Amino acid sequence: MTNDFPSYLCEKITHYMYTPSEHSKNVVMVPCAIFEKDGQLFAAQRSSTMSLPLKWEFPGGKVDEGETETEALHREIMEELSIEIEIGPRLAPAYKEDPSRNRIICLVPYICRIMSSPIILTEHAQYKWIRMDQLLKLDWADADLEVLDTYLKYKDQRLLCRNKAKVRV
Ligand SMILES: Nc1nc2c([nH]c(=O)n2[C@H]2C[C@H](O)[C@@H](COP(=O)(O)OP(=O)(O)OP(=O)(O)O)O2)c(=O)[nH]1
Repeated sequence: MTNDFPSYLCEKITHYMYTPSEHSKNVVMVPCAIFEKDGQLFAAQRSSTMSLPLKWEFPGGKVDEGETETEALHREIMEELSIEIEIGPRLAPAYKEDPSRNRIICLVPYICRIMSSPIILTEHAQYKWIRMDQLLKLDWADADLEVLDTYLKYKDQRLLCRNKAKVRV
């Protein structure tokens, strides 16, 4: 599902829906970036010393206190990949229980553009640009797999809308 609201409203709605006071579990907001280039998607592999070792993910990280999701995303991508990005549409989040730490991870995908180079990894084991037909060969973290599904549906819908518009002309 795609959000038609502006990002800041989606952030607020998600916040009110999942305020920790209403739940025994803490909800951790984790914005992540989806980069597409020449029909390929960017994926990063968590290192063996990180939590979820060697799982593939969309880069990003937890929102710190006082930060917005987009501020956190700019910061995390600079910290992890050493690049500047432009942040585009926010897609529907994926929720994942993390029982070991009594929390719920809310992974929020943003479609982004890379605005600087080179990419220098500071935490991940490696990154890859993956062709669409190869994406499911990676061992994705659970929430990232759901985000991938959301993104692919979003792309399909946009393609459908564009084709319908062409037919009408
Ligand atoms: N990307 C992603 N993160 C997940 C999933 N499930 C899950 O518990 N997480 C957790 C791992 C991380 O603690 C957090 C993602 O934020 P992060 O990448 O900034 O976290 P981190 O490894 O630097 O820090 P830490 O919390 O492990 O100490 O969410 C998932 O399916 N995908």
